[in-house]
This record gives sequence, structure tokens and C-alpha cells, in this order.
Amino acid sequence: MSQLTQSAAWAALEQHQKSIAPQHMRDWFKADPQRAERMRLSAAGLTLDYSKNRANDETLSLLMDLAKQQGLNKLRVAMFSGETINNTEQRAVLHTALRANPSDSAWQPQADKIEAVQASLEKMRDFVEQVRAGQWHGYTGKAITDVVSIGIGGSFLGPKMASESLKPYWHESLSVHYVANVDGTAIADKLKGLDPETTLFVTSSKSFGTQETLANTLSARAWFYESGAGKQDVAKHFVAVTSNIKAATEFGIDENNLFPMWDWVGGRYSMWSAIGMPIALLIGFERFEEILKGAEAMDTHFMEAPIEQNMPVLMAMLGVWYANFFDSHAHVILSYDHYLRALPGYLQQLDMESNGKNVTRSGELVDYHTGPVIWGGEGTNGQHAYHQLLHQGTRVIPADFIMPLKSHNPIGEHHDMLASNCFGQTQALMQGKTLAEAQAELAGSQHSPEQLSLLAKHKVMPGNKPSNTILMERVTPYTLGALIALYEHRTFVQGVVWELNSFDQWGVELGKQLGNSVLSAIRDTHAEVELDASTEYLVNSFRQAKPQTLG
Ligand SMILES: O=P(O)(O)OC[C@H]1O[C@](O)(CO)[C@@H](O)[C@@H]1O
Repeated sequence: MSQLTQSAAWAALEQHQKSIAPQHMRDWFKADPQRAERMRLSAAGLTLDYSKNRANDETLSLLMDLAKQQGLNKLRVAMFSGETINNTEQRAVLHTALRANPSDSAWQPQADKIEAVQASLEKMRDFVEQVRAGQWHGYTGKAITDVVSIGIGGSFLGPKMASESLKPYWHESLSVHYVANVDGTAIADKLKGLDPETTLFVTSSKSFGTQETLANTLSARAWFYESGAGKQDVAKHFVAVTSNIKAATEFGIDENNLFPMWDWVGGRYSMWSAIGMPIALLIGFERFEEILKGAEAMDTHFMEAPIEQNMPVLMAMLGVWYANFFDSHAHVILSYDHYLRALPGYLQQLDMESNGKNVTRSGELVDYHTGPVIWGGEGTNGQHAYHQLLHQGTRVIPADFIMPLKSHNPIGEHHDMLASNCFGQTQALMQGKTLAEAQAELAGSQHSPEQLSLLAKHKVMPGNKPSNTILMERVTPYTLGALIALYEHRTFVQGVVWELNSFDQWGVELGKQLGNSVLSAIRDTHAEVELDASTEYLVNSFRQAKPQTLG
């Protein structure tokens, strides 16, 4: 058994779970009128209501004991002070420096990094302002009308999610498109209808070695040349964000068109850097800076608030409570805002690539569950699809409801209806419906007694299903920045408890390696590639279907 599962804090929680499990939140709310008020917290423009959780004051206190036991305070300081907490890659983890206030003396020890960040932001500002003002001209002298952002994973999901979330702030005549997948359909579809004379490509790749991104950039360049443009025109249409300057320049990107990234920023934590350029192009640089300010406010809260009153810590520890003590395997994110519909997909990478691990920082196999499956979608759509499983399924699936109090599109009663659905769902999950309530509801109906009894059983909802609700005034650059930073820190805290390195991603490497060797087998039948019988069959089927000239 691991030290963690043998520890005093873990044992206390296991013991406590036995007394909590039979209790119902419905009764707690009845017995304690102060519960909702006590279990509410505001920071950085966000309010978290965590009262609809299967936790009482003792639970929270024991969870905080676990956080302390696992060294949260020390590791939190270690992250912000630039220690190499990404121990498998020997890297610091300083995405927080990307949104730091440069005049904050706490950042003095990282002055070189802060300086580099500020220089990059200035270069970004200059570029963004030129493009948005129509002063960056394509090779025939026309202003840029379309930007195609090419990148994948962390070099795609954050910018795409933030762009969609902030649609009300978009430039009226500049469009941004995203291409991630290596599937040729993705880029072919995007390029249809675009004009090479007025299209700018931003290649975002920290490593500048990602197969999908390089293939898409090459195809974009081929499309550009087909329009009659020459090599000398590339600099007007291709820029890149990368930490691998050498690879990018060898690839043909003009050195002046390179924006930096650093090895102390993980891909999935990078939308605050020049990786966020497409966002800034869409909403303007000043609004991009507001995103950073929102995140910085959440960073300050995370660093300074006592852990018992700390939003990311509370959310993280409640997640640990369900994952490790209620055998919950999933966590659902429900955005009650159409503009935030890409958030669950973004959080999937943030959380699952960070905490989807089975060995500790020191390489020991864990004997407890780590990161759950993160999924979700847009409310109210999900209510007519997968919420059935949340209400009556057999597993505990904690939910985060995210609800802006004001809409950017206040049409008729739509926002009232949206909010009432959101709040109603949290209530239904918590309260459920008893057999007596179901029977009372059916009383007076035309059904036979047998049918009534059957129906009543099916209408019973156990309730006691946990949820958090996050409110904000409106989805703005500031509140979005705070929200994303909240989830970043939540992920970090859970990684601390589970003793993981949340900042590497070795698991995705094997897929990349094998994908490349399979590609050699597809290209050349004589390639010496070891394939199992199933994969060999798949490769052969694929080769047989290929047009002869390519075979
Ligand atoms: O920015 P890059 O280097 O192209 O990497 C893209 C993505 O690929 C991954 O390494 C996973 O394959 C992610 O962690 C990363 O965000």
C-alpha cells in the first residue's frame, strides 16, 4: 500500500465517508438554513456555490488536512517560485508568469522571465494592432481579412475555446479559423472560400515538431503558392509561435515573424502566451490583456487565500472526495452559456493530460484513482440527452454548472429560462424525488394500480447528486481568464494530492511513435516495421484501397 492510502488523513476520510454515505443533502438543507450561505465563496469575479455537495464542515476540514499532509502549501509556493516541479522534464512550471503584473515585487526573482514575457507581449501587441487596423498587407498589397490558426492540443484548444467564448468582442471584419486535425478534410474545408492574397497563417507549435501542425502548414503553403505567390511572399502570410526557433526558421518561417514560447510553459497552460495570438487578433490586444488580468486575480486568490476559503482548493478537494472515496470515475462540466460551449473540450485536455497518470512523481505505481474522465457540454442541450444518467444512473458523477447572470443576447425570456433550467437541474440532482412524492404526483391518473406502482418506481430519483455552481456577472475577457485559471489551479491541487507530475504527458508519446512507424509501413511495404497481426491487416487493407500511383 502507498504512503498516501496508509496515511492518517486518508484513513480519517475513509472512516468519515461511512458516516456521510447514508446521509442525504436534502435533510442537511432542511436542518441548516445557513448551509448555502456558509458554503459560498467569491473571488476574481466568480462566485462558487459548493453547498450542494455530499460534504459537511467535518468533511471539508478532513479534506483540508489531506491537502496539508500532501504538502499543498509547499508545492504551491514551489510552482510560483519557478522550482523545477516538472521533474521528468526538469522544467519549471510558470504559466502564471505569463499573466503576472510586472511591477509586482513577488516576481522579482523571476525578473528574466517576466522581461521575456513583457517583450513578447509588446511584439504581439504591435503585430495584432497592425493586422486589425488593416496595416499588415498581403503580397498583393491588400489588407488581411482572414487568419488561419494551425495548431493542435494546447496550441489549439485554448485559443479556440476563448475565441468562441468571447464572440461579442470580435473584430467586425477580421475572421479567425482553426485547423488542428491532420485529416486533409479539415484544412481543405477551411481553405475553400479563402483568398490567399488576404489570408494570414499562424502556426502554433511549442515543439515545432508536431506531425499534424507541420503537415497542415505545408499544405497551407502549397495552397498559397498555387495562387501565384512566390517564396519571397511567404513572410507576409506566415507567422509562427514556438519555442523551437531553429526548426521554425529551417521550415521557412521568417525570423521576424516568430513569437516565442518557453519550455517552462506547458502546452495546455499556454493560451496566455503568444499561443493566444488568434484570440488577440479577434478581440483586440487590450481585451486580451483583460483575460490575463482575470487570471492574475485568480492566481493571487489561489496564492493568498487560506486553503479553507480558496476556490481552486475547495473544488479540487471535493473532486478528490468523490474520486477516491465515492468511487466516482467522471466529472461533468455543464456550461449554461452558448459561447462557453467549447469549455468542456478545453478542460478535457487540461485535466486529463495533466492528471491521467498512474505513477507518482517518484515513479511508484499508485494504488488509488487519479484523474476522472472529464466530459460535458452545453446546457440546456444536455438535459435532453445525457442528464438522464446524471439523475438516475448508478454512479456518482459530480457536476460543475457554469452560469453567467447576464446574457450578451438578452432576447425575450430566453435568459430567464436558461437560468431556471440551470438552477433547477442543480436542485433536482440534489433533492431527487422520493417514492411518496412520485406516488403523490401520479394520484388521480387513469393508470391501473399495477401500472401506478410500476411508474412510481421508475419516477423515483435518488438525488444526493453533487454539484458546484459557478456564477459570474457575464462572460467577459476578465471572467473567462479567472475561470480558466481556476480550473488550472484545481488541476494542480489534485495532482499534488495524488503525488503526480501534472505537467508532463508521456502517455501520448507511444501513440505518436507507433503512428510514425505505421506511416512508414503505409508508405513502403519493405519498411522494417514490426506490426501485430491486427494492425498488419489494417495497414494492408488501407494500402489496397490506395490509388495505384500512391501505392
Ligand atoms: O504545441 P505542440 O508542440 O505542437 O504540441 C501540441 C500538443 O501535443 C501534445 O504534446 C500532445 O500530443 C500536447 O501536450 C500539446 O499541447
